[in-house]
Amino acid sequence: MSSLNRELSTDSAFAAGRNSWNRHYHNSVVQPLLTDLYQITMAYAYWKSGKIDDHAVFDLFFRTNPFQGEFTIFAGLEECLKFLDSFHYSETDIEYLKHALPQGIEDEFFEYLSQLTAKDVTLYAIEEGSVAFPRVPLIKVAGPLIIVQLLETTLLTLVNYASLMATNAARYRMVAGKHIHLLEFGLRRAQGPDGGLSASKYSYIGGFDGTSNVLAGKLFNIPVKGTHAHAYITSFTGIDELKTRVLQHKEDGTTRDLLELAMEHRAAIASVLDVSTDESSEGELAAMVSFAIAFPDGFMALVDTYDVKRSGLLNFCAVALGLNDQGYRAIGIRIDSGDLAYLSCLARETFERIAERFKLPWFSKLTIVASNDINEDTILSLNEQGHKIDCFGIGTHLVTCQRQPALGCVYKMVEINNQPRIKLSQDVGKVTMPGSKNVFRLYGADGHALIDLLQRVDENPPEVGQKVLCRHPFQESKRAYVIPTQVEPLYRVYWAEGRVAQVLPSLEEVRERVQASLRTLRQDHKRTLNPTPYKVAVSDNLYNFIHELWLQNAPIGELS
Ligand SMILES: Nc1ncnc2c1ncn2[C@@H]1O[C@H](COP(=O)(O)OP(=O)(O)OP(=O)(O)O)[C@@H](O)[C@H]1O
Ligand SMILES: O=P(O)(O)OC[C@H]1O[C@H](OP(=O)(O)OP(=O)(O)O)[C@H](O)[C@@H]1O
Ligand SMILES: O=C(O)c1cccnc1
Ligand SMILES: [Mg+2]
Repeated sequence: MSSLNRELSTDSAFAAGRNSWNRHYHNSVVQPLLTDLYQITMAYAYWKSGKIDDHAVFDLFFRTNPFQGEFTIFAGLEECLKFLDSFHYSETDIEYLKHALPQGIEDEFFEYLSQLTAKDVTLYAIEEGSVAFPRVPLIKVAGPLIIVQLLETTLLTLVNYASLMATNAARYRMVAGKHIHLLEFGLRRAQGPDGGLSASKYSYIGGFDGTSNVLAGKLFNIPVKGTHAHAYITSFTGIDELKTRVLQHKEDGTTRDLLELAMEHRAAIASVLDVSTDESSEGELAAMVSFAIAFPDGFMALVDTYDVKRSGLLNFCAVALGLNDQGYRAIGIRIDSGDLAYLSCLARETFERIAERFKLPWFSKLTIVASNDINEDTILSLNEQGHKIDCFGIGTHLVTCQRQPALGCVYKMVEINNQPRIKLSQDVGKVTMPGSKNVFRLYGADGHALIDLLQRVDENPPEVGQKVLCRHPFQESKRAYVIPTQVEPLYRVYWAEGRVAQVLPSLEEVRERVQASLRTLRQDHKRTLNPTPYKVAVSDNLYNFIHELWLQNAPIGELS
């Protein structure tokens, strides 16, 4: 498929030159007012009640993996850091807040807000692009209560969709296998312009190869690719409409009439394809000839406008053979309706026949792109049936995450002024893990990740070869000893003392990280049907801490 890009993608030299500039791209929608009103009213009430110097720790985590899967890809971290870096209420923000907030708010509070930055915040996170699991905080934010509270909604909006999208894309990559090209075609169906841009970016991170979204290509240096729409084919009704028919030979410069060449080939190959030229559309032929003249090195045609077998394939092969006469190799076809398994096999068989007949081996390898409401299940089903598709163009299901439209990341206070906080719930799954914690990923003898272990920050980290007790956070009887062959501390400090504290990976590196991280997971955690849950445990110390705090905070009821 790489040849699909020859003509229809951004010039890579151009794109590479933008790299340094991309780094500084800042989404201007992401700003302190992109939050829920209650964060700012709480800020005022905290301020009014003298909590300016309180120090808090919040965890950002999700409770369930999306898409009935057993893993999630963490994404959105770089955007969170850019947000911290730029966090500042402008004069117009303050003016607006003076109107939007209830009357009677003291002027000193607005003065305080106008000086507020994230300089005293420390942010710990797991690496962007890593696999992550329920209840393990993806991000831990520590700092003055007011600012740390004010970050909640924006951090959540930056992480939730990004991680959902990257996970969705990674799942498509898993079912498609590593050799199939995956293109994101979803901008027109995405949840608005910003959703569309994020979809392109995070589907690339998750394992897609490119996007049709041109702005995403420019902003994030993602390969942009594409074919054409049915409108192009239907815009021609006959061969008389062709204004340009001449094509120069790629090497020797001699000119020939591409339409004539294509019509001769069409007559000659109709019997090879077992169809009649009378049934094929001349408007379609004209459209293909004109597209081939515009992109002789990147000829890719949509073949399903009228009838794939009787018209589209015949016309495509005729034009591709005409191009061949003039020294060019066509790229392939796109099929956008009908039975994609059957039609792709039919197309491949046709290409093979032509390849043999004309002694053009490359013809049998022409690219077959399929689109039309593709989702994970369609790909699985196509795999079962057998197909000859090289590339899927996927829009709606990918970008809208139709199978699960939200990842439920939450942001919960776990400590204030060195005192742990716990949020109780009738639903045990919603009880928070109190206190500032560390997380370690322990690997087993076969090299796969075995379990994520949460500990209190003052505990000694687990050690390779040393037995460590891992406990289910809420079920007393569920526990196991683990002797890790490798211990990976999951947190790094990403933001401290008012600046980004790590060299951040490029988008490409995050994309590679996703695949590397997925390889550490056992296959049974990744399978589509009934995957095995990955274990997330707490240390014995943290277990006891949680349960003591739980008892202290749970009121004793009275029966009457
Ligand atoms: N061999 C196949 N196995 C399973 N699903 C398929 C197969 N071929 C196509 N599909 C899927 O079946 C659905 C067909 O949808 P639909 O009936 O709306 O399309 P169509 O009638 O082929 O085309 P259109 O309405 O766009 O002309 C799509 O979601 C497509 O991805
Ligand atoms: O099917 P998706 O996964 O969303 O992929 C993108 C779709 O967008 C285009 O269709 P278009 O918008 O022209 O309309 P259509 O659905 O009628 O083909 C394209 O032909 C794909 O079918
Ligand atoms: O380039 C394409 O083929 C394309 C782009 C967006 C949507 N559907 C198809
Ligand atoms: Mg469609």
